[in-house]
Amino acid sequence: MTGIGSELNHEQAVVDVLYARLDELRAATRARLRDVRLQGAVGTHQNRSERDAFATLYEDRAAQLDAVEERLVFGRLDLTGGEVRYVGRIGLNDAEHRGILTDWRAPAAEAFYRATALHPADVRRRRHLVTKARAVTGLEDEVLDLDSGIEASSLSGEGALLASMATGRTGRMTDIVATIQAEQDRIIRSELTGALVVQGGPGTGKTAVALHRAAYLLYAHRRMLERSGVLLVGPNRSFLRYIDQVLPSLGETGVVATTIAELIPGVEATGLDAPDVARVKGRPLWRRVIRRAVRARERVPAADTQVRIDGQDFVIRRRDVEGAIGRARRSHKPHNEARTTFVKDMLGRIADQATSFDGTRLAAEERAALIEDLRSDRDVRVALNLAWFPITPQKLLEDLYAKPHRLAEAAPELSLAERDLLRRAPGGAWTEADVPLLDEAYELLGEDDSLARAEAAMAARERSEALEHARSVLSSGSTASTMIQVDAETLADRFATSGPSLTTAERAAADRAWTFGHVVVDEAQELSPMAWRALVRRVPTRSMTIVGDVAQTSSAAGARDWGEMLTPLLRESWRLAELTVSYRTPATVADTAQRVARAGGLPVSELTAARDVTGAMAFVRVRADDGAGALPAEVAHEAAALAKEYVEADAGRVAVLAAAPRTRELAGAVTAALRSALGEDEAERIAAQQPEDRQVTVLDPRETKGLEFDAVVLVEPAEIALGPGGLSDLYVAMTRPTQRLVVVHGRELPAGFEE
Ligand SMILES: Nc1ncnc2c1ncn2[C@@H]1O[C@H](COP(=O)(O)OP(=O)(O)OP(=O)(O)O)[C@@H](O)[C@H]1O
Repeated sequence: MTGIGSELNHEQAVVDVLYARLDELRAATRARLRDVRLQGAVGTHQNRSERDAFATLYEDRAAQLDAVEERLVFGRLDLTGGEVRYVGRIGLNDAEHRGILTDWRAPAAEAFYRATALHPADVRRRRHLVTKARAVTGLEDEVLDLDSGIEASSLSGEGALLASMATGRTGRMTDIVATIQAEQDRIIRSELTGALVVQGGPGTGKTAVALHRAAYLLYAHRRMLERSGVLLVGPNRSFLRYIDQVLPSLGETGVVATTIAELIPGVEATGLDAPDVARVKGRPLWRRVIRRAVRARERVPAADTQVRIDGQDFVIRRRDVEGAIGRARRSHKPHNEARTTFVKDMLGRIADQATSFDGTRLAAEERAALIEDLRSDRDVRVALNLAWFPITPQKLLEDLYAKPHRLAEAAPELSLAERDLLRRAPGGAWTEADVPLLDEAYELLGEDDSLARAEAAMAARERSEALEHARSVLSSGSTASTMIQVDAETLADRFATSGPSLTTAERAAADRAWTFGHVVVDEAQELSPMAWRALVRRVPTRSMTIVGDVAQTSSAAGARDWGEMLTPLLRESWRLAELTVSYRTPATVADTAQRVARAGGLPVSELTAARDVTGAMAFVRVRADDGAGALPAEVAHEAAALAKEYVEADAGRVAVLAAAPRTRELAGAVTAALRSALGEDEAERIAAQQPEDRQVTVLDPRETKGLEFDAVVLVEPAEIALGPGGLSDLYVAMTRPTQRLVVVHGRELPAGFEE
């Protein structure tokens, strides 16, 4: 047997043991779950809630054990002291509680990602195990010894990394846990506090790093983050769909994933704003505008108002209203809540005008009765409403858009032309840019929370009882509680929920005012100053991971400079890290994209591609005198050729990227070309796929932000550069392929394409 053969055999034996242990744990967890369920709906309420709580924990554990089937173990460290350590998706102990697999997030696994020949950190050898299902199919060793004669590469596990980069794309992002690079690992394990901004060019792994960091933080700070939750904000639903497998594959399910458009439960933002409208709505001055709009609903009338109650005359005096408004404002409560203070104060002041028949002050009961009469009197109500108008966030914003005088009063900073841009009849659909403004209004207006407060008090009582009970269950050492690691707080959460138990993520997602322990923002360059305000409000500790690329900004209200965007909000509490290696795009393509971006003045950051691919870039010139149909025909031809080369049954994706007005026509041409190139059946199979998963697709570059394809046909770059997202959209489009970029054009190419 050859050396490598026996090594493979040895590793196979280890991997077999690890999978066997995984199977054992799965079986044990399912057996426990069955036992708990078999107990049925009998016993006291407390017994039942205890049983439900354990059932949920076992279900979570079973799901976690199922999720780690693929590449359970992927690394091995040989340490200088002779110790051998295996690294995998989760930590495993054998039946005697000895560690047999180290979780990739544990401190003991850090060296797997960070050790270099220069800084070996006790590691003699790092080995990547390549597995297919449960079989070990390959090994890759790095001897971390400067004298070993092996030339050090700056990439760790280069073979495994290159193999994963060359794999056909599926439309769903996969985890990179086996091949995380040192510069990425430093970001993933960076401390929890403060805001960490990760700037990096396209394909440098910003999304991957953000997701792995979320998984890492949940592991390292589980107690804290499991209770407060982690919020993940992405640019749109299709992006969230693209990444939604990654965290579960790392064993984490408790993260709330959302978009700015969906930030407020119950508000659906389905409308679209023109770019200049979105820019105006994103400006930070809305903080003052909304404040003034709310203040405008608290106003002293022009004149005193007479009212008559039970034959007696009362005056709602201007100076009383002024005094009561001042007092209510000093309560620093939101407008709708402070209204209670205002109304109570005013009713008191009006009642004070009454005297008894003998001219003396009213007795307490008489005064109370009069106040009730005043409260229910229509004229009084109208007068008080005019002075302090109860209003919803939706109505407040709708009025600003629909009534020019209201907007002029609240937003004198905006020019007439800008105010005209915002004009909109009531009842129109909300847009993404409206959501942060509504959120601001929610903050200042408040919700009628008397019911919520009562519920919170009740929940606090129930929780303390549940905690008490959980502690007693744990200290009794019942068999169920020794089966899995669980603390009293977690168990109490399960006990406290009646009906289907709600996870932190579910509770957080349903509550606008929920504050999270950590917030992760992807494609963060697109967020407007107002969107940032809405996010920061949700994380009072300012513990955030913010990833993006200011050269890819397409939103008119987004960032071109992190400092300008974030310093006003986060002051000194943010730090910058950079990613510089592109793991997606072949060098030829990445270099060209950078030249084009630089020539157009985009703030591109340093980018070095991890590898090149032969024939990564090609140009097809269509001459204008070839006729109007020449371009679509050529594009369809190229797309079909690439589909033939890259699309297989279960992987491989090709995209045609063109300026939005062209996409419809091109989609028709591509569909026809696929039929003749791939045959009816294959073309039919592709046509029947969900749009997000379609293996051959025609898109406008904006829809592809954050996504990737094996091959891309880029249509008329000059047109894309002139579109709404300008050169940034072209930069995004050029950097989507992992293997090949074919440029089809009739017009001159923008500057930078030629060296
Ligand atoms: N260490 C790694 N090992 C293997 N693949 C990696 C690694 N880092 C990144 N990748 C892969 O590179 C591709 C690009 O990663 P990702 O989408 O996270 O980049 P990005 O910086 O967010 O790009 P964009 O700016 O275009 O949104 C993905 O396919 C990702 O899986």
